[in-house]
Amino acid sequence: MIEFHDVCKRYATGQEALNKVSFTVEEQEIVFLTGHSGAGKSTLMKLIMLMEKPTSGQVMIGGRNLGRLGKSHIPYHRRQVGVVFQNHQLLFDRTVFDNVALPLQICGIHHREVARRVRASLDKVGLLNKETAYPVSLSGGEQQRVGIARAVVNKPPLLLADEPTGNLDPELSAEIMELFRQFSEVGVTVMIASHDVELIKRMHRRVLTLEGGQLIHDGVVW
Ligand SMILES: Nc1ncnc2c1ncn2[C@@H]1O[C@H](COP(=O)(O)OP(=O)(O)OP(=O)(O)O)[C@@H](O)[C@H]1O
Repeated sequence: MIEFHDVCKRYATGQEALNKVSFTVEEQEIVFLTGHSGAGKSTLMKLIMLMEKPTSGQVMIGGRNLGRLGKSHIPYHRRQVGVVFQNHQLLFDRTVFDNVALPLQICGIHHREVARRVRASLDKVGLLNKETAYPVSLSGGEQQRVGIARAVVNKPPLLLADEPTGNLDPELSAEIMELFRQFSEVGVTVMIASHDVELIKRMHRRVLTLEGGQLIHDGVVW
Protein backbone atom coordinates (compact mmCIF):
# COMPACT_ATOMS: atom_id res chain seq x y z
CA MET A 1 0.00 0.00 0.00
CA ILE A 2 2.86 2.37 0.89
CA GLU A 3 6.28 2.03 -0.74
CA PHE A 4 9.20 4.37 -0.15
CA HIS A 5 12.28 3.77 -2.31
CA ASP A 6 15.41 5.72 -1.31
CA VAL A 7 13.35 8.79 -0.52
CA CYS A 8 15.23 12.01 0.26
CA LYS A 9 13.62 15.33 1.13
CA ARG A 10 15.55 18.55 1.40
CA TYR A 11 13.53 21.71 1.96
CA ALA A 12 14.31 24.93 0.09
CA THR A 13 16.02 26.16 3.28
CA GLY A 14 18.63 23.41 2.80
CA GLN A 15 17.26 21.45 5.77
CA GLU A 16 17.44 17.74 5.07
CA ALA A 17 14.29 16.13 6.52
CA LEU A 18 14.52 12.58 5.07
CA ASN A 19 17.61 10.74 3.90
CA LYS A 20 17.35 7.59 1.75
CA VAL A 21 14.25 6.22 3.47
CA SER A 22 12.99 2.87 2.14
CA PHE A 23 10.19 0.68 3.49
CA THR A 24 7.01 -1.06 2.41
CA VAL A 25 3.69 -1.22 4.28
CA GLU A 26 1.23 -3.88 3.16
CA GLU A 27 -2.52 -3.40 2.87
CA GLN A 28 -4.35 -3.72 6.17
CA GLU A 29 -1.16 -3.27 8.21
CA ILE A 30 -1.02 -0.97 11.25
CA VAL A 31 2.39 0.70 11.63
CA PHE A 32 3.69 3.25 14.06
CA LEU A 33 6.03 6.00 12.99
CA THR A 34 8.16 7.37 15.77
CA GLY A 35 11.24 9.48 16.44
CA HIS A 36 12.21 12.67 18.22
CA SER A 37 10.86 16.05 17.26
CA GLY A 38 12.33 17.02 13.91
CA ALA A 39 13.14 13.41 12.96
CA GLY A 40 11.04 13.66 9.79
CA LYS A 41 7.69 12.07 10.71
CA SER A 42 5.48 14.89 9.46
CA THR A 43 7.55 15.24 6.32
CA LEU A 44 7.11 11.54 5.57
CA MET A 45 3.33 11.87 5.98
CA LYS A 46 3.24 15.03 3.86
CA LEU A 47 4.93 13.13 1.03
CA ILE A 48 2.18 10.49 1.22
CA MET A 49 -0.51 13.21 1.13
CA LEU A 50 1.29 14.96 -1.76
CA MET A 51 1.64 18.11 0.30
CA GLU A 52 5.37 17.90 -0.41
CA LYS A 53 7.42 16.20 -3.11
CA PRO A 54 10.59 14.19 -2.55
CA THR A 55 13.91 15.65 -3.69
CA SER A 56 14.83 12.18 -4.94
CA GLY A 57 13.52 8.64 -4.67
CA GLN A 58 10.04 7.25 -5.23
CA VAL A 59 6.85 7.21 -3.19
CA MET A 60 4.26 4.65 -4.35
CA ILE A 61 0.76 4.57 -2.84
CA GLY A 62 -1.64 1.80 -3.84
CA GLY A 63 0.74 0.88 -6.68
CA ARG A 64 0.81 4.42 -8.10
CA ASN A 65 4.04 6.35 -8.37
CA LEU A 66 3.13 9.75 -6.89
CA GLY A 67 5.93 11.39 -8.88
CA ARG A 68 4.14 10.45 -12.10
CA LEU A 69 0.64 11.44 -11.01
CA GLY A 70 -0.95 13.97 -13.37
CA LYS A 71 -2.47 17.11 -11.84
CA SER A 72 -6.00 15.88 -12.50
CA HIS A 73 -5.35 12.78 -10.36
CA ILE A 74 -4.19 14.66 -7.26
CA PRO A 75 -7.69 15.28 -5.79
CA TYR A 76 -8.49 11.60 -6.38
CA HIS A 77 -5.28 10.60 -4.59
CA ARG A 78 -6.06 12.86 -1.61
CA ARG A 79 -9.46 11.22 -1.22
CA GLN A 80 -7.69 7.88 -0.88
CA VAL A 81 -5.88 9.12 2.21
CA GLY A 82 -7.82 9.87 5.41
CA VAL A 83 -5.98 12.08 7.88
CA VAL A 84 -6.44 12.40 11.65
CA PHE A 85 -4.72 15.22 13.57
CA GLN A 86 -3.90 15.59 17.25
CA ASN A 87 -5.85 18.82 17.62
CA HIS A 88 -8.84 17.41 15.69
CA GLN A 89 -9.07 20.48 13.44
CA LEU A 90 -12.84 20.50 13.84
CA LEU A 91 -14.96 23.50 12.92
CA PHE A 92 -16.46 24.70 16.18
CA ASP A 93 -19.34 26.63 14.60
CA ARG A 94 -20.64 23.47 12.87
CA THR A 95 -22.38 20.47 14.33
CA VAL A 96 -20.78 17.04 14.56
CA PHE A 97 -22.82 15.98 11.53
CA ASP A 98 -21.63 18.94 9.46
CA ASN A 99 -18.01 18.41 10.44
CA VAL A 100 -18.08 14.80 9.30
CA ALA A 101 -20.05 15.69 6.14
CA LEU A 102 -17.48 18.24 4.98
CA PRO A 103 -15.26 15.96 2.84
CA LEU A 104 -18.34 14.57 1.07
CA GLN A 105 -19.86 18.00 0.45
CA ILE A 106 -16.57 19.13 -1.09
CA CYS A 107 -16.92 16.22 -3.54
CA GLY A 108 -20.45 17.34 -4.43
CA ILE A 109 -22.17 14.17 -3.21
CA HIS A 110 -25.99 14.23 -3.03
CA HIS A 111 -27.28 15.25 0.41
CA ARG A 112 -29.22 12.01 0.96
CA GLU A 113 -26.08 9.97 0.31
CA VAL A 114 -24.10 12.36 2.52
CA ALA A 115 -26.51 11.76 5.40
CA ARG A 116 -26.30 7.99 4.97
CA ARG A 117 -22.51 7.95 4.92
CA VAL A 118 -22.09 10.43 7.78
CA ARG A 119 -24.36 8.34 10.00
CA ALA A 120 -22.54 5.13 9.05
CA SER A 121 -19.26 6.82 9.93
CA LEU A 122 -20.53 8.24 13.24
CA ASP A 123 -21.94 4.83 14.08
CA LYS A 124 -18.49 3.25 13.61
CA VAL A 125 -16.95 5.58 16.15
CA GLY A 126 -19.90 5.26 18.56
CA LEU A 127 -21.18 8.84 18.21
CA LEU A 128 -24.45 8.46 16.37
CA ASN A 129 -26.30 10.11 19.25
CA LYS A 130 -24.12 13.25 19.01
CA GLU A 131 -24.79 14.28 15.43
CA THR A 132 -26.55 17.53 16.38
CA ALA A 133 -24.05 18.44 19.10
CA TYR A 134 -21.36 21.11 18.67
CA PRO A 135 -17.75 20.05 19.20
CA VAL A 136 -17.35 22.37 22.19
CA SER A 137 -19.84 20.25 24.16
CA LEU A 138 -17.81 17.06 23.58
CA SER A 139 -14.94 15.58 25.58
CA GLY A 140 -11.45 15.43 24.09
CA GLY A 141 -11.86 11.73 23.30
CA GLU A 142 -15.21 12.36 21.60
CA GLN A 143 -13.77 15.21 19.57
CA GLN A 144 -10.99 12.94 18.41
CA ARG A 145 -13.56 10.33 17.38
CA VAL A 146 -15.39 12.98 15.33
CA GLY A 147 -12.05 13.68 13.64
CA ILE A 148 -11.69 9.99 12.89
CA ALA A 149 -15.27 9.73 11.55
CA ARG A 150 -14.49 12.63 9.21
CA ALA A 151 -11.24 10.98 8.10
CA VAL A 152 -12.97 7.71 7.18
CA VAL A 153 -16.26 9.06 5.76
CA ASN A 154 -14.85 8.78 2.21
CA LYS A 155 -13.85 5.16 2.95
CA PRO A 156 -10.16 5.77 2.22
CA PRO A 157 -7.97 2.66 1.93
CA LEU A 158 -5.20 4.50 3.81
CA LEU A 159 -5.48 6.32 7.13
CA LEU A 160 -2.71 8.57 8.47
CA ALA A 161 -2.87 9.72 12.06
CA ASP A 162 -0.48 12.38 13.38
CA GLU A 163 -0.24 12.11 17.19
CA PRO A 164 -3.90 11.04 17.42
CA THR A 165 -3.75 10.39 21.16
CA GLY A 166 -1.49 13.32 22.10
CA ASN A 167 -3.98 14.95 24.48
CA LEU A 168 -5.75 11.82 25.72
CA ASP A 169 -5.30 9.69 28.83
CA PRO A 170 -4.25 6.02 28.47
CA GLU A 171 -7.81 4.69 28.58
CA LEU A 172 -9.08 6.99 25.83
CA SER A 173 -5.91 6.36 23.83
CA ALA A 174 -6.65 2.63 24.00
CA GLU A 175 -10.18 3.29 22.67
CA ILE A 176 -8.79 5.23 19.72
CA MET A 177 -6.31 2.42 19.02
CA GLU A 178 -9.16 -0.08 19.11
CA LEU A 179 -10.94 1.97 16.43
CA PHE A 180 -7.83 1.88 14.24
CA ARG A 181 -7.62 -1.88 14.75
CA GLN A 182 -11.23 -2.25 13.61
CA PHE A 183 -10.56 -0.20 10.48
CA SER A 184 -7.54 -2.34 9.63
CA GLU A 185 -9.70 -5.45 10.01
CA VAL A 186 -11.94 -4.21 7.23
CA GLY A 187 -8.98 -3.57 4.95
CA VAL A 188 -7.71 -0.09 5.84
CA THR A 189 -3.95 0.47 6.11
CA VAL A 190 -3.15 2.63 9.14
CA MET A 191 -0.01 4.67 9.82
CA ILE A 192 0.20 6.37 13.22
CA ALA A 193 2.88 8.95 14.07
CA SER A 194 3.36 8.97 17.81
CA HIS A 195 5.78 9.89 20.59
CA ASP A 196 3.84 7.79 23.09
CA VAL A 197 6.35 5.06 23.90
CA GLU A 198 4.10 3.27 26.39
CA LEU A 199 1.21 3.14 23.95
CA ILE A 200 3.46 1.85 21.16
CA LYS A 201 4.88 -0.87 23.42
CA ARG A 202 1.41 -2.01 24.45
CA MET A 203 0.27 -2.34 20.84
CA HIS A 204 2.97 -4.84 19.76
CA ARG A 205 2.86 -3.60 16.19
CA ARG A 206 5.48 -2.79 13.63
CA VAL A 207 7.37 0.42 14.41
CA LEU A 208 9.33 2.59 11.97
CA THR A 209 11.80 4.79 13.85
CA LEU A 210 13.27 7.90 12.27
CA GLU A 211 16.31 9.75 13.57
CA GLY A 212 17.68 12.81 11.84
CA GLY A 213 15.75 11.86 8.69
CA GLN A 214 17.06 8.29 8.56
CA LEU A 215 15.06 5.15 9.15
CA ILE A 216 17.09 3.59 11.97
CA HIS A 217 14.71 0.79 12.95
CA ASP A 218 11.89 -1.18 11.34
CA GLY A 219 10.34 -3.98 13.33
CA VAL A 220 8.03 -5.09 16.11
CA VAL A 221 10.56 -5.28 18.93
CA TRP A 222 11.42 -1.77 19.95
N1 LIG B 1 8.46 23.50 5.44
C1 LIG B 1 9.68 23.31 5.93
N2 LIG B 1 10.72 24.08 5.54
C2 LIG B 1 11.95 23.89 6.03
N3 LIG B 1 12.28 22.93 6.92
C3 LIG B 1 11.31 22.15 7.36
C4 LIG B 1 9.95 22.29 6.90
N4 LIG B 1 9.19 21.34 7.52
C5 LIG B 1 10.02 20.66 8.32
N5 LIG B 1 11.29 21.13 8.23
C6 LIG B 1 12.47 20.62 8.93
O1 LIG B 1 12.64 19.26 8.54
C7 LIG B 1 13.01 18.46 9.66
C8 LIG B 1 11.96 17.38 9.89
O2 LIG B 1 10.76 17.98 10.32
P1 LIG B 1 9.40 17.18 10.54
O3 LIG B 1 8.35 18.20 10.84
O4 LIG B 1 9.19 16.25 9.42
O5 LIG B 1 9.74 16.34 11.86
P2 LIG B 1 8.80 15.58 12.90
O6 LIG B 1 9.49 14.32 13.23
O7 LIG B 1 7.43 15.50 12.35
O8 LIG B 1 8.80 16.56 14.16
P3 LIG B 1 7.62 16.82 15.25
O9 LIG B 1 7.49 15.56 16.04
O10 LIG B 1 8.17 17.97 16.04
O11 LIG B 1 6.37 17.18 14.48
C9 LIG B 1 13.15 19.42 10.84
O12 LIG B 1 14.52 19.79 10.93
C10 LIG B 1 12.29 20.59 10.44
O13 LIG B 1 12.76 21.79 11.02
